[in-house]
Amino acid sequence: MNDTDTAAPAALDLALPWRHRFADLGPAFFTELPPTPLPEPHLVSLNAPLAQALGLDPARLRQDDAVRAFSGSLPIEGARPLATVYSGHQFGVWAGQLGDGRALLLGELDTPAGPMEIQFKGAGRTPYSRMGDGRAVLRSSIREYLCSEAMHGLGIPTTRALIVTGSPQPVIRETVESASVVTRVAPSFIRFGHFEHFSANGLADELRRLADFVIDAFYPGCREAGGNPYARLLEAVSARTADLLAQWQAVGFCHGVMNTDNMSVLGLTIDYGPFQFLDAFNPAHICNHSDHGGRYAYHRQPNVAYWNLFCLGQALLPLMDDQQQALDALEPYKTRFPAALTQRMGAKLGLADTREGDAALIEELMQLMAKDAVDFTILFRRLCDALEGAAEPVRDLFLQRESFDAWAARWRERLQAQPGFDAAATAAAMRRVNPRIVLRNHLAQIAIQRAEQGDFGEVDRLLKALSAPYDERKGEDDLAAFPPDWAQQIEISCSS
Ligand SMILES: Nc1ncnc2c1ncn2[C@@H]1O[C@H](COP(=O)(O)OP(=O)(O)OP(=O)(O)O)[C@@H](O)[C@H]1O
Ligand SMILES: [Mg+2]
Repeated sequence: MNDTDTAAPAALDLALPWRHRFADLGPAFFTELPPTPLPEPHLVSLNAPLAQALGLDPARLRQDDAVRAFSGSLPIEGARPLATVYSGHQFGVWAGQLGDGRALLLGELDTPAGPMEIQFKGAGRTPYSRMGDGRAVLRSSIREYLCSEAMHGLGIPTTRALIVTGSPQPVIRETVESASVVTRVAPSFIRFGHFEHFSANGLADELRRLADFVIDAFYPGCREAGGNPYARLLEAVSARTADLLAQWQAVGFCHGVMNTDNMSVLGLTIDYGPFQFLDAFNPAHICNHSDHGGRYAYHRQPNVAYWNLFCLGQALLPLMDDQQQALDALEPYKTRFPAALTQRMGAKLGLADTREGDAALIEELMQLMAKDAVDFTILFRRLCDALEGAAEPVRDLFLQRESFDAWAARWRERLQAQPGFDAAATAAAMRRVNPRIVLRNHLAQIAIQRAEQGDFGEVDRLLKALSAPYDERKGEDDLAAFPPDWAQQIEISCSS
């Protein structure tokens, strides 16, 4: 027997069908490098339904060698880890070169759910890490893991997370925390900032190659539509972004760092840093403690998305005939976003279609909610119950009850004007678009505190509840309840 017979395998072989289409773009787009191993890795949580959807065996992923591999400590056969380069505007200011300072793309898998890229976040320093340590802390990995699943459960386009691993390795943030790696999954992790990078550096060939890749892989219709395909691409990304923003707003979701490097060209929610699902409704709410000017306040997000799309348009200009082409491609956002929002908010109120006056009806409710700081999620859920006779609980959410009564009377009138209106059927339809459970800050906080003590049960419980947020299940009343008073003291910053 020689040494190699007894040695542990040098890589985890899951016999996966890897492809490397992003790597095929060429070396200008990335730097290849292995993850930096973490000592004594352990499993924090595995998203078994996602594993299954990807054609992976959850039991296999729980084994020791898989846990080592998904913490960066053992190579994965066929993977080709690389950090991509991108640039971007941060808080409205050109930040120059960024890049995956702590994310590594392993490659792409052909899965039953279609081609999916697999990425580590927190797997060590890269050439783009700047001053950072390349790590992610357990706290932020759990937030990303849970919230991306919450978004998916809500039906909102998002990157997802397959597995979180942890390690006792200390990581310095405001306090000493511990290191963690979250493995994310998405059809593509390409951001607006990837385009900005090649455009700003005058790399026209690379810019075109990237745009052609995105069109061929994800937006083939842009070539078939006629005209300039890159203008069509901008239009298509704008449409997806408009829909995404409408979906965020309609569940009271606030993205904390809408920099152009955190905007997906596929219209996915990406970068779960300082996000928040609103508790008490305040349209000017700022969920990122580091956002002193409130640039990313909840009510500013639709305009910020347009500003970001404008940056993408500017980046794509070298591929277009003139500036007007880009402006024309951006124009539909201005009507698509409000229409999408009215449609979604209308559905939350049980409206089967959009009629004149609906936007005003919605706006008035939002104003009443803001005045009385009404809980966003509970309000809409109680409106469902109100249709079935339980009128008091929703009314009790307001201080100015007469104002609410007047609004509710108009709402009922509008509903009753719908052909064949049926209160029970409408309430059921409303419950399919008004979640009972969202990842409130305090829920994440409780799961994180327990995880930091080595108990991952609450992470798993939340993951399950958030994956079906519209359903009413026993034993989950605490997840659907009002936030405790201490929730207001939680400060979420960029530190992650
Ligand atoms: N601890 C860190 N070490 C190295 N680079 C980092 C670190 N934290 C953030 N960065 C990099 O700084 C830039 C801005 O950070 P930002 O908070 O937007 O992203 P992120 O949370 O790391 O990740 P992502 O957008 O990939 O979800 C990104 O390019 C990111 O890779
Ligand atoms: Mg980011």
